[in-house]
Amino acid sequence: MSSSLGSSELILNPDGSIYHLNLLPEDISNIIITVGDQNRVHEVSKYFETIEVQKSKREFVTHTGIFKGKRISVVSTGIGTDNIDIVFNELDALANIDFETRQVKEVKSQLNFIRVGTSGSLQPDLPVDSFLLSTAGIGFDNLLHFYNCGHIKNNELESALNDYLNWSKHNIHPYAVDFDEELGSIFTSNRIRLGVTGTNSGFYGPQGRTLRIPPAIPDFNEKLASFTFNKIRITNLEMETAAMYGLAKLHGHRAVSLNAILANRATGEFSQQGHKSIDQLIQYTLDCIAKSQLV
Ligand SMILES: O=P(O)(O)O[C@H]1O[C@H](CO)[C@@H](O)[C@H]1O
Ligand SMILES: O=c1cc[nH]c(=O)[nH]1
Repeated sequence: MSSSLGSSELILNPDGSIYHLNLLPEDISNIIITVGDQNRVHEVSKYFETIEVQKSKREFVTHTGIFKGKRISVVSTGIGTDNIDIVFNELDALANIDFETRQVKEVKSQLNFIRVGTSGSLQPDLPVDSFLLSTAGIGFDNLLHFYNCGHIKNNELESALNDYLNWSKHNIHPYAVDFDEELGSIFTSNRIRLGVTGTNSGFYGPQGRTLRIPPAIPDFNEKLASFTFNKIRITNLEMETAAMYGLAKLHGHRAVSLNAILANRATGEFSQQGHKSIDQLIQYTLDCIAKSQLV
């Protein structure tokens, strides 16, 4: 029997819901689509036949409903891996902690996380408005460094990349975590490319963008784009995937990240039809879930 969690660890609101997400255990499905933008939650749930839950707090909006017989939750994470820490810990708590006894359940539920997000390509041959499934996430942020995670990382890829970059002088030590291959196979087709996704803690300097302030590493994107290991290359940059993959694996859940490429950083292009591309990726994702064995 596990010990019961104190009130400053497992924080519940007066109505019994979890602190930030404002959700009760029965509010979520084990099929969870995560999106960065809270307005994108409705862009997904508008395709549902019925919606049973609509709750929110801060940037965390959740809709749960039925699409072609599958019960699906859509949860907005906001931007960044700091929010991923909150969303993934709280969604796991909803599934695997008994809120009455405040103890971890003996029998665990496995959640399936599917990120439907936007991203910038690092490779000239990965065009804007294409779709990309991340087979691994490389975290340039520091979230996973706060968890014991050696056993869930892709240590070979991580070591090869760190040897190549040699960025400890910049206090940057990227971590690498793979997607869940079985969950990923549901979304694999000739409509979506495979790639390795860099996740960073910002959109400007941490993705090699300069508006007014010069970056510490001027060739940041070029250096990442040129890395190869076992025929793997880093294809794109965004702000959540590596942390999602890490926290999903640490909790015993499954995760896959699907990206609509809106920017091509190598060619300097930005999508002229971003909304349409994201909508197409949403429909693609929902159709793959509907045809899958996920229940
Ligand atoms: O479109 P979303 O899902 O928010 O994803 C990407 O877009 C945001 C930055 O504009 C970051 O969250 C990044 O990961
Ligand atoms: O370049 C981009 C585009 C979308 N989201 C990102 O994080 N980066």
